[in-house]
Amino acid sequence: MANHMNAVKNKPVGKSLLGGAMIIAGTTVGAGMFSLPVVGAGMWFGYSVLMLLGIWFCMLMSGLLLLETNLHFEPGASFDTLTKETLGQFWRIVNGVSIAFVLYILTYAYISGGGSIVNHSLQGMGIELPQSVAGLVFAVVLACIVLISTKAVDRITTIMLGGMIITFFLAIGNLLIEIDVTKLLEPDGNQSFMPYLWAALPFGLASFGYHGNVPSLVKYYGKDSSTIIKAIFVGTFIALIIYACWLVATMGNIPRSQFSEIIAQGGNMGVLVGALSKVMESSWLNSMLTLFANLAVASSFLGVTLGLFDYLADLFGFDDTRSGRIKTAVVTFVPPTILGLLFPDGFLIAIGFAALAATVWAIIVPALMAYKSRQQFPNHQGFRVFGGTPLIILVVLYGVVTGACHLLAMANLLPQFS
Ligand SMILES: N[C@@H](Cc1ccccc1)C(=O)O
Repeated sequence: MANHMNAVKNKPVGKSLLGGAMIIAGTTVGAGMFSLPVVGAGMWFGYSVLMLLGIWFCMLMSGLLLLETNLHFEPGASFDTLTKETLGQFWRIVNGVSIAFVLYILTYAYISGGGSIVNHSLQGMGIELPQSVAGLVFAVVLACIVLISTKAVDRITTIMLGGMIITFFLAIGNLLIEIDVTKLLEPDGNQSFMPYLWAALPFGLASFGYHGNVPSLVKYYGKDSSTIIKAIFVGTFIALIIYACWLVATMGNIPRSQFSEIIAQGGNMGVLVGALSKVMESSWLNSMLTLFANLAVASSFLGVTLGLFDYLADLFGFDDTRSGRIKTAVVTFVPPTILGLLFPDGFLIAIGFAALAATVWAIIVPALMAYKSRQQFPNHQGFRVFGGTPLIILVVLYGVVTGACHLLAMANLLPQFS
C-alpha cells in the first residue's frame, strides 16, 4: 500500500494518532502481503502466524530504535543526516545505496505483480494480453500520475486506501466465513513443516517494512514521542491483524497441495488471486478480491515510486520544472519497466532481494545508530527503547539471520516447499 512519506510533507492530515497510524499501516501493507501465503505454504498456518508475531516484534523494535535516534535531531532530519551524524560517512553511503536498491527493486516487484494482477483482471473481462504488456500498461498509467505531481499521488492514494479497506472487508469477510477448518489445521501434503520457516523469513521482513516513514512522522508530529510510538505500534499492529486474516482466508480455502501448483507457476499475485477466485462462489465478491489486489499493488507502487522519484531528483539535481520532472521520471521508471518487460515473473525473487537490502537500512543501521547515539548523548532524558544493549543485539541478530537465510535460499541450501 502507499508510502505516504511525501504526502506528509505537503498536506497536513490532522495531527491525530489515527493519521499517523494510517500512514504506517498504509506503507506496511503492500505487495509483500501477497507473498506470505505462497512462501508460508510449506510451514502452513500455525508456524506462519508465529513467524509473523516474531517479525512484527523485531520490526517494531527496530522502528522504535530508529525513532529514538531521530528524536536527538531536529524534526525534518532525514536518514542521510542521522547516519552521517551517528555512524559516519561509510554507513551513510551503505545506507543510501541500500535504500535506493530497495526502492528500485520494489518498483520492479510492483510492475511484475501489477502486470500479473492486471492480466488476471483482464482475463475476467475476456481480454488476453501477454503479462509483460500488462505490466507495461500498469507502469505507464501509474508513472504518469507520479509525473503529474505529488498532490496527484496523494489524492489518488487516499481514494485507493478507502477503496482497499472496503474491498478487503467485503472479499476477505466472505472468505473468512467460508473457511474450512480442516484445511487450516490439518494440512495435506508432506507432513514436514518447521524446516520451511527459514526460507520464508525474508518475505515476512519485507511485509513489515515501513521504516522510511519514521523520519516523516517525526517531521509531522514534532518531538511528541508518545504519539509517534503509539502510531507505529497501532499501524504495524493493524498490518499484523490484516496479515493474519489474509492467511486464514487463503490457507483456509486453498489446500496446501494446491500451493505447489501456484509456486510452480511463479507464485505471482495473479496466480494466487486466481486460485482464490476459483473457490469463491459469488462472482461479485470475486471482483472485490481482484479489485482489492489491484488497489493494493497500485497504491504501493505510487507510494514507493514517489519516494524513489524524489530521492533521484535530489541525487541527480534535477529540478521541479517540466523537463526536470521528465528527466527524473525517465531514471525512475525506465530501468524497472524494462526489467518488467524482460522478466515479467520475478515478483517473489524481487521481494526477497528487497528484504535482503532492507535488513541493512531498516534493521541493522537503526540498531547501530541507537547504540551509538546512547554513547553520544549519555545524559539524554527523552525516549529510550527498553531492553538496553541486549535488545539492540537481538535486533541486529534478527537482521543478520534473515539476510543469511535469503542468501542460503538463493544458493538452494534451505528446504523450499514445491
Ligand atoms: N512493506 C511493503 C514493502 C516495504 C519494504 C520496506 C520499506 C517500505 C516498504 C510491502 O509489503 O509492500
